[in-house]
Amino acid sequence: MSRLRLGQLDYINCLPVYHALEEGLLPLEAELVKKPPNVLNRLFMSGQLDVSPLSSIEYARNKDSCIILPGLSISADGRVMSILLFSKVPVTELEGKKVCLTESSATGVALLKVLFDHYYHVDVDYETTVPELSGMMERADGALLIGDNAMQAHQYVEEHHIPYHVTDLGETWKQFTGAKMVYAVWVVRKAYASSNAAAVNYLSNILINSKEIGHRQITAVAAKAQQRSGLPLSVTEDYFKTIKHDFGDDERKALLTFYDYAYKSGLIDERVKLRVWGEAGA
Ligand SMILES: C=C(O[C@@H]1C=C(C(=O)O)C=C[C@H]1O)C(=O)O
Repeated sequence: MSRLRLGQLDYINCLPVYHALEEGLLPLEAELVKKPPNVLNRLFMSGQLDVSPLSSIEYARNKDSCIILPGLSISADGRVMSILLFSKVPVTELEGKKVCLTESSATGVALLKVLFDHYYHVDVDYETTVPELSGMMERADGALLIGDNAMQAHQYVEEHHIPYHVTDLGETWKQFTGAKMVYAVWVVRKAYASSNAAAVNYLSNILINSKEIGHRQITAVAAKAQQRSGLPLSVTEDYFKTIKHDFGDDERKALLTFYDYAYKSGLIDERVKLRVWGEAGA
């Protein structure tokens, strides 16, 4: 039987979940594929991955072909530090201007559009580009970055006193809705799960055990994140107090709230019911 193909985000936000696997602290019979979110999204939806973190907006768009794994997410309650809009003017003054969008993101892009529609009430032009702030700001008045790119750009802007407005979209979402925000969930392809239930159960438990070990070893994870990202240790330590990986009732309610607004903004075609592996209705 071919080895299970497991996606991993090539951002430090995933490290608390994958650290134990990387260190060989848990057995993993899987091929690990490490890519940015939108590349993982494409690989998963084209059947080249069996289990992967998936942008939460992509779950809503592909809910009939995948099932959410329990107990895992990339989420935050307010400030997230890594979904950032950089702008030359206050966000409310972006009306009619251009905003560049990182090609790596799906959820961050959808969240920006939801907030522009329902919170800031601005209508802008978008251009999707590579996630490089200086090039983006040569072409536009605003730029959305996510993940390590966002935090590295923020560090650079602060160190060089570049007078950009920096808006944390997790913070704005919290101000708008009072809810947490779920940026990614872990999913398994329904076609794979239907004939490999035991393997899915095994991997689901391994990932949750790995998350628990990672959080117990968060000091080592923050040091590894500093080495990988080049961000100061103080930033990676703060980040791992900010980014969360659970998928409980609060996260599920928050995700459905996000989907409601995404539906109102025409970003998804219908309302969504969450199907979680091992639970009724999966
Ligand atoms: C919080 C984050 O969540 C992420 C954002 C994603 C997206 O915008 O599609 C997908 C996966 C996560 O990496 C982040 O990247 O900073």
